[in-house]
Amino acid sequence: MPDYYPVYLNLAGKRCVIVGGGTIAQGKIGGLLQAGCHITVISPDATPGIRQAAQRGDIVWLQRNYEPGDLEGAFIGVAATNVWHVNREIYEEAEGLGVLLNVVDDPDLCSFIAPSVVKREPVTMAISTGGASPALARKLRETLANAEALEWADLADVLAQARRIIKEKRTVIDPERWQCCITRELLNMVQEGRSEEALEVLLSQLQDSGTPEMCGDLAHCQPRTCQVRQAARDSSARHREAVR
Ligand SMILES: C[C@@]1(CC(=O)O)C2=NC(=C\c3[nH]c(c(CCC(=O)O)c3CC(=O)O)Cc3[nH]c(c(CC(=O)O)c3CCC(=O)O)/C=C3\N/C(=C\2)[C@@H](CCC(=O)O)[C@]3(C)CC(=O)O)/[C@H]1CCC(=O)O
Ligand SMILES: NC(=O)c1ccc[n+]([C@@H]2O[C@H](COP(=O)([O-])OP(=O)(O)OC[C@H]3O[C@@H](n4cnc5c(N)ncnc54)[C@H](O)[C@@H]3O)[C@@H](O)[C@H]2O)c1
Repeated sequence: MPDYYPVYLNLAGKRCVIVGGGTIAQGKIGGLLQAGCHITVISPDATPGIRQAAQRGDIVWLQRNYEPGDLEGAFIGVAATNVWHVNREIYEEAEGLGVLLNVVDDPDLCSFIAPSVVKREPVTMAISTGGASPALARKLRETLANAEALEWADLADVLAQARRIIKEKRTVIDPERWQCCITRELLNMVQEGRSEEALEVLLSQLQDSGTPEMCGDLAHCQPRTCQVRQAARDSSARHREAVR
């Protein structure tokens, strides 16, 4: 199995060709549309879902068999026919044109494979077993979707605001300091709707090396012996105990 390199692709405005109009093709459309692709489906028949998407104008459906040249101008493609030699032809065209291609039935012919995705806006977690077991990827997705750790995603907006403000000031914050400041208390504030207060607390803790409960010497922050981190760990443990 190849050693896949995980990436997040910006597909906004890019052309995507999906060959085949079955349930597997339909399953690929949602995520690609959400990413802003211009999708053309090429297939002599199509599921009701694909037909409806075409009627709404979300995608273009060309009701015919695949022909060489169909990938021309595409950035990304999916070969989702149930005919091996057709998927193989599409693969050869994609290789020649340098188009990224997912062949749903054949990992060896894929230049990319699709992960299982867990979302808690604006955070997404992509899970892959490298093709070993898609069923396991789904199991992990379903487990992680209910995992407490995913709640940290709720801090993303406040952290993004703090980051912007700090960038504007052209200040550099030690990466360890960021970790110290991402605490359960901060998360509680945000989840209780006190985001403005959370931003204030965060900015002061990030920037004020004199804050008594924070490490004084940023340059020598020791993650393993850090009291602030230990306090955050204790607080998380207490929280877990409380919700049990
Ligand atoms: C993540 C997900 C996204 C998506 O499909 O977009 C996805 N498969 C999903 C589900 C799923 N697919 C299959 C089952 C039945 C159980 C099982 O086989 O385990 C289930 C489980 C279910 O449906 O519950 C059958 C299957 N899949 C592949 C083959 C061919 C082969 O392995 O040779 C066969 C046999 C076909 C046959 O027998 O005819 C191949 C691939 N499937 C991948 C992705 C890529 C590797 C992902 C990775 O593990 O890293 C890869 C390599 C290429 C690709 O398609 O991108 C989606 C998760 C949905 C979710 O999160 O709920
Ligand atoms: N990757 C996965 O997760 C996964 C899971 C299950 C199945 N599969 C495989 O994916 C393939 C597709 O599955 P499905 O359930 O969507 O199959 P399906 O039979 O419902 O659909 C196949 C589609 O391909 C079209 N097609 C056939 N020949 C074509 C051609 N020459 N040009 C254009 N379109 C053509 C058919 O008209 C049909 O719309 C199957 O081979 C299946 O074994 C993959």
